Amino acid sequence: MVREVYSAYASNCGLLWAGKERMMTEVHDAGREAPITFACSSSSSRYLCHLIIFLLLVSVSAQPGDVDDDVDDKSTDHLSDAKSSSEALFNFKSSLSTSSPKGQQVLGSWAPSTSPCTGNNANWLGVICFEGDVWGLQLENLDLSGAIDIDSLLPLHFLRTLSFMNNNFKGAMPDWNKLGALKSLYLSNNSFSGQIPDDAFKGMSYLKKLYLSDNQFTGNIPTSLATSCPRLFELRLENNKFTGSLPDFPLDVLKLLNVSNNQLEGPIPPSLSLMDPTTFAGNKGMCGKPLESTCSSPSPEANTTPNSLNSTVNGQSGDIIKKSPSVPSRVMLIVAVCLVVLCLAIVLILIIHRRSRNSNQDNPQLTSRVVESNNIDADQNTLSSAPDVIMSGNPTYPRHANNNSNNIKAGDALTAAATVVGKLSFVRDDRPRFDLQDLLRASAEVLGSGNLGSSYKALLMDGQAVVVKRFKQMNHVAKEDFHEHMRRLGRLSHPNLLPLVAYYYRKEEKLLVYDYASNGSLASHLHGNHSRLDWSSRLKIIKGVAKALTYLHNELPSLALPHGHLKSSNVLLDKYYNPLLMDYTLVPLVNLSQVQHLLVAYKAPEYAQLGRITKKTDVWSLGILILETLTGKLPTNYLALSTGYGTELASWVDTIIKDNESAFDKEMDVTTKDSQGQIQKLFNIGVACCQEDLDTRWDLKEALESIQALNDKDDADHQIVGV
Ligand SMILES: Nc1ncnc2c1ncn2[C@@H]1O[C@H](COP(=O)(O)OP(=O)(O)OP(=O)(O)O)[C@@H](O)[C@H]1O
Repeated sequence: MVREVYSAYASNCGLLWAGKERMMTEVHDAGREAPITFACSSSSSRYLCHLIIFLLLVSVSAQPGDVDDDVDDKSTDHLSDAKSSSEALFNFKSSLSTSSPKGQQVLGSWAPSTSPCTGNNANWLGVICFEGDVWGLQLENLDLSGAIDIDSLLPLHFLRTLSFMNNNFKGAMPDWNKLGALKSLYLSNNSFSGQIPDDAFKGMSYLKKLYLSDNQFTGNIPTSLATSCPRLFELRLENNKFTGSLPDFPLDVLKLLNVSNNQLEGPIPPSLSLMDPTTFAGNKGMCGKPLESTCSSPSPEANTTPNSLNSTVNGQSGDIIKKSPSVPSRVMLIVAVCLVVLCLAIVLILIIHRRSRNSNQDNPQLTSRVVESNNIDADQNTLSSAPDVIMSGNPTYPRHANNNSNNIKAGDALTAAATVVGKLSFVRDDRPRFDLQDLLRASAEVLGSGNLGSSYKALLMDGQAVVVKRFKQMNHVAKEDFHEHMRRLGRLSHPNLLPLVAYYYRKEEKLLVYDYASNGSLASHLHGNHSRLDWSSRLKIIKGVAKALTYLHNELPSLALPHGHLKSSNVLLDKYYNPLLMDYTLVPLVNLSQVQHLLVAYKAPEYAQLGRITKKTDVWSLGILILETLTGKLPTNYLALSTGYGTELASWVDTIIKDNESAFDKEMDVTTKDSQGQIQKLFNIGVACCQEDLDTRWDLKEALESIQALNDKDDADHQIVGV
């Protein structure tokens, strides 16, 4: 590799020496879209320039790979072709057996006459494709058994995700180290057994999600999970027979952990002390925070400070300390580190410089083009000023946006800030296809801007209306992860969920395309000027919301926050006033540093007080939504871009509870005593969902059952007023 790097350097130097006074060269970083240009203007800086370029090439080539690596390496790595993929999968198939008709149907679809993938579409069932390559296998609930033949999967160079959940695999854990590029591995609900070797995950530095729950594993949890998987953020080990103590996972990486119902013992490492207690439930020997049982003699581990924690977890740094390197090698190490830091600083400065130049060029164009074509208030309708609408604390809710003054060409709004080139990816088969150009040519209306981005309604040539939401703060998601998440959203289907239709991905640009909901949002009806909803419509809406929320919780059990952003502007209404939830399941996509500022769930009391998010956090949002729907009052500061559980919101809930009946929205037009009783009951449910104390707060199941038990006594007179 060093030789390749050096020859790249030498060829660049050829370029350098070609010019006498001013020398220019370009270093291409695989992860970048445009080359970085260096200018070495004088001979005195020549040597420094060469050094920097050489070091840059070294650092670029030697990078272990960041989140985008395995996508970007596609352009250089041509190993995977359709033929070898088919062969590999055929070999793999021969190691499996199944007696279930569904299993036979799935494996039977692996026909040699077709290739497994065409673009992002799979021709074989259970195969996940990405740009023509096999990217994953999802063979779940198929009664599969046999010995998982890892060797047969080795030719699938782009394989990143494997799921064999809910099957009948038995015996020892296969050696996954051979598939070191895997990002997710799901093996829950099988009959794997025995001890997992401590180094079982040593070669899996890309692993992000590992599900081993509901098997019969014994022995210690392998420490390689903590020391060799720096990206691991979901780990499910519950319902096994693991013994011993928990390894010390690095701080701030692991977001979802479940080790409940094992035979673990000893203190919970401080890095995990903020997790929900249910994470550790059913392990009699465990002690320390967040459990109530204190450890009798605190182990040295439990007293470890966060800083020392990092160093003990990081096996590499531990090795360096143990080996006590000699003085010259220490000096060389320090010099090398300094040089790398210097290079990184230079690269960073160049990137920032380039970006600020781009945005200086782009933004004025964006602003002027949108404003010119709109001729409307810039504060409300340009993308760059979007957050102001919310920051004011007084968001305005037009009944629903069909105001002609908002009409623009979608392309004007969408292409201005970034180049929108490429293809739309569709996530469901039941929709007429259109391409990005159709979307950009469509006439569009600005619907509004929120914390997460701006939304436009686009009317396509065939009369189809769709909404394009352009997201900010999603720039840290790797391309493959984004695709996987979109496919996951595309598989969701519920009458009260606004379906995601398609999406567009570029590193700096994310667009999600949804169906258009013709009756605007619940927020616009509750807080807009010209509309009101009667009681039975409100009850129908809350029932639908609770059902959709429960569906999300059932379908996405691995996520701590299956919705995460439930609020009245994200409850849309179709032409029959059925509710449709939107902006669901976005937590994994939003930049981590922004998630607590942008998503409603992070304003829940448990996050502000304990830094904790649980399944009940979505219930808290449901409670607020119920109280808002019954009172017609906009929760104070609820939608503002801010962190934490503002005291204003706490006192909003208190005031609403104190006011009780007098707080009910008069617009509900309630006449009968029966309805009044039902309203009071729904109000009480809302209060039960808004409890600050997590133990007293209802769970979603209880809330749904109670909401569904409510009757609409006014049904006979039911009509929507003021539409
Ligand atoms: N598919 C849709 N059909 C009809 N109206 C929509 C649709 N999507 C969004 N809207 C409306 O467009 C407006 C802007 O929505 P957007 O989702 O961009 O922001 P928000 O919901 O106010 O805030 P956030 O970005 O935090 O979710 C809102 O009033 C919303 O109800």
